[in-house]
Amino acid sequence: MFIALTGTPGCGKTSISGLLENEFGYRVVHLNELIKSENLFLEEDEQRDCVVTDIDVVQKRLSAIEESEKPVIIDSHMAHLIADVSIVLRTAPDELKKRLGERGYKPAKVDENIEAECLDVILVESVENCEMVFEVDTTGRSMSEVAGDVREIIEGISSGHPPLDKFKPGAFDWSGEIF
Ligand SMILES: Nc1ncnc2c1ncn2[C@@H]1O[C@H](COP(=O)(O)OP(=O)(O)O)[C@@H](O)[C@H]1O
Repeated sequence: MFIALTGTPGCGKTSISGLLENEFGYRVVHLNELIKSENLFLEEDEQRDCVVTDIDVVQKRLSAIEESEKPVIIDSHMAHLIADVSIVLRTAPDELKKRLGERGYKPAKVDENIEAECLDVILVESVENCEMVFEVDTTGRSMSEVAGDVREIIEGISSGHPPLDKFKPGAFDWSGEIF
């Protein structure tokens, strides 16, 4: 079973999936690394500082990864286009802006990502593509707290009792913070 750990850049996908992988032994595919190391992209978009990917090619590559009942976490902002289950990490605009600034993103790229977070872009795509969608807040929380929530969701799904109420999508409304 593929489980997407997705969200706007800077929300913590790589940090949280790394923690789950290294401390708790979960199987994780860091999709962006895989795409780059195996040249699974169509072209590099220098202006937007990213790669353009063919989702069908990526999907085919992932189908080659042995699937079993044991969940495989896919760490990527497009993981929800591939997986059946989506866990969307959410971060309030002010904190996300700070994280992306610290990462050295240019102001236009920061603004583009803040707008996407405020408009729930990844959440909406997840609801359109996935059978089950959960949201987890990372704002003002420690990485271990967030990882604990993600584990609760994954273990719940694995045992047939997903925590449907606690992480129900639609809890965040930052639409008023779009500049
Ligand atoms: N509660 C939290 N959960 C996840 N990341 C956090 C949290 N608090 C602060 N951070 C920081 O936010 C940044 C997230 O970066 P990263 O994991 O690369 O995000 P992404 O993979 O979504 O682009 C890291 O610098 C991390 O230390």
